[in-house]
Amino acid sequence: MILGAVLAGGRSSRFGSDKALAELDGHSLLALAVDALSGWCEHVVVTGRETAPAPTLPDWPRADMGPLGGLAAAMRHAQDEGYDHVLSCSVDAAFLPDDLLERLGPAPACLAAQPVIGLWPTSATAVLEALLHSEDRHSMRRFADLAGARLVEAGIAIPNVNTPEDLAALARKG
Ligand SMILES: Nc1nc2c(ncn2[C@@H]2O[C@H](COP(=O)(O)OP(=O)(O)OP(=O)(O)O)[C@@H](O)[C@H]2O)c(=O)[nH]1
Repeated sequence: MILGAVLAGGRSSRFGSDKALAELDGHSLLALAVDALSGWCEHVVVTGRETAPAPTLPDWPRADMGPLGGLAAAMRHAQDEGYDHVLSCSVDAAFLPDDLLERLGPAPACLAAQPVIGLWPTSATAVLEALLHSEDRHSMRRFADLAGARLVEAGIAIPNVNTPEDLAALARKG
């Protein structure tokens, strides 16, 4: 069983407003990410915010730890609930490839260019929790390394929405 985890906290300082709620084709980036993961996962959770179109979890061990705090919350929940894996993505990664799960399997693996998009065995939860208490606690690449993740190519470019201009460019492409 795979639990999908949308990492949707952060400050959106470059975007200037909550980018999870920014819309593309009439849908929020948050809703698009939840929908995308729902295609591969039995259930999807959203971390780092209180309201979402899916159940939410507070970051672990506290807010403002960055994406790894959201991943840790999802991993702990997944392990406690008997899931084998977590499929993670950030809310600002638009257009995940249709064959994402095939590319990422077998776990652990993550995208070379965007390691926040990864397939993680829930057995890596303790490693992640220990990392979050170390000075490397903001390093997604360090977690990928410690978890023994393969770095895989996405096959297509996955645009990151950091600024309003990034979103406008995606809207223009249709
Ligand atoms: N759950 C959770 N997700 C986060 C957190 N920080 C960032 N993210 C997500 O991780 C992705 C990458 O975040 P960044 O672009 O580095 O940071 P940001 O805070 O969203 O944006 P900037 O303030 O412009 O850097 C985004 O999709 C965020 O939603 C956090 O503390 N908790």
